[in-house]
Amino acid sequence: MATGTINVAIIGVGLVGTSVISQILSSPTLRHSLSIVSLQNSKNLLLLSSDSERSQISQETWKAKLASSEKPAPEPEELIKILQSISSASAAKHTVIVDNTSNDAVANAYPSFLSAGFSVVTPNKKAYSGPATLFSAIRTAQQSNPTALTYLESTVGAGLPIISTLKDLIATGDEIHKIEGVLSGTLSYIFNEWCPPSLDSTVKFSEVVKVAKEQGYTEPYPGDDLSGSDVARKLTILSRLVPAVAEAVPLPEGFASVATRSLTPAAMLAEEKTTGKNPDSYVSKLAAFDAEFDALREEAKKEGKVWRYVGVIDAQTKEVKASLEKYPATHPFAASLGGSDNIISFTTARYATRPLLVQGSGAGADVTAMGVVADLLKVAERRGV
Ligand SMILES: NC(=O)C1=CN([C@@H]2O[C@H](COP(=O)(O)OP(=O)(O)OC[C@H]3O[C@@H](n4cnc5c(N)ncnc54)[C@H](OP(=O)(O)O)[C@@H]3O)[C@@H](O)[C@H]2O)C=CC1
Ligand SMILES: N[C@@H](CC=O)C(=O)O
Ligand code: NA
Repeated sequence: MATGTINVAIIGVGLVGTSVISQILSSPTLRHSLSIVSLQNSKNLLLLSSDSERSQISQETWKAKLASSEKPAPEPEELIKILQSISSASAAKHTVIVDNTSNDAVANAYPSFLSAGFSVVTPNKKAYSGPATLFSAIRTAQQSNPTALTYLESTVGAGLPIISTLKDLIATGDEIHKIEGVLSGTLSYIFNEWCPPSLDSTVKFSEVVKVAKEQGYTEPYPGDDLSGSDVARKLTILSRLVPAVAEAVPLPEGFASVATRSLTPAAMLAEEKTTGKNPDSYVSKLAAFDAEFDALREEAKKEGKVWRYVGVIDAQTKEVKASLEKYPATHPFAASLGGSDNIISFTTARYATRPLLVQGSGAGADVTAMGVVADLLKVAERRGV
């Protein structure tokens, strides 16, 4: 094994995981510094225990090898033992676990991964937006193992530099006044189509949701996007990074403690509670409320405004909310967004009158994987690789 390498254990090889593997394996430079030692989905584990197995793995072969592996996917505690054994037999400087799942059990294991001395890189929002008890267990494990690092850039805005920007602002002594943004790619698409800055759209709200569902922009059950909980999770992650907000708004239940406006009409929410979630009938039931959405759009149009579903962290009023807000048609949240773009504005002591804006595609496998691989390189750099 060449020196200057870190071992990378990948959990989750779906859309994002596949792109992470592709970005690493297709670059000789990345392959050299990021050595993939294991791959797993919910069923199988593929171990690359030796130098020759690691050098032979390729984009063409890994899927078949994982599918034909007879090793079942291990529970987190067992994975730790396996990685400790690989680590002691290799010359790598460090081991990083990449969690590309949206699985709670994997997220709950971060304190154990960190206590074992492994770093964690992830686009999975579950751990950092979950209950405060899990978040503080992660912090405690990391503080007692300073070589174990955590990077989570892709949890908010996929590869867009949102978390790194926020951390840099805070670390250099800026004072965060307000963070506000369009944080859901799905809701960005829906509102860009339904309520464009031209103010001339007559398309029905349920029609836009239907197209978004058919194009694969929504979760299988569109109510999971329209609930606003994905935005609430991203707000939880960001607000926990701002000390003044984290102290004043402790969010004990994580995203569930964030004031969140659901776009699913109240009558449908009540029905959902008794009948459960039905992906097939959601859009047709939503159509019964199109007139209400038309009236809402008309109200904004009269003011020359559009509606956008946004996340807001106001450090001055100590408010964290996921809500529907009106913006002038010329505002950057209206005029400069297209497709499933995210945009986030940081108003700070330094960026007081003209906020710092970060904008671009906030979802998709390749841009999410870019954030994950860039985080891996940050771990490698900090571990001296
Ligand atoms: N796609 C996007 O645009 C973005 C995604 N993210 C986040 O990235 C993460 C991955 O998303 P995506 O790739 O789209 O999801 P996918 O559903 O495509 O892939 C999930 C992967 O996780 C595996 N998995 C699930 N549970 C376990 C488990 N217990 N142990 C091991 N593997 C498991 C699945 O295996 P199996 O196939 O066997 O079930 C699958 O390989 C999610 O947390 C998502 O929120 C963040 C930003 C943007
Ligand atoms: N579903 C999310 C993508 C990942 O976080 C979104 O709509 O932005
Ligand atoms: Na990001």
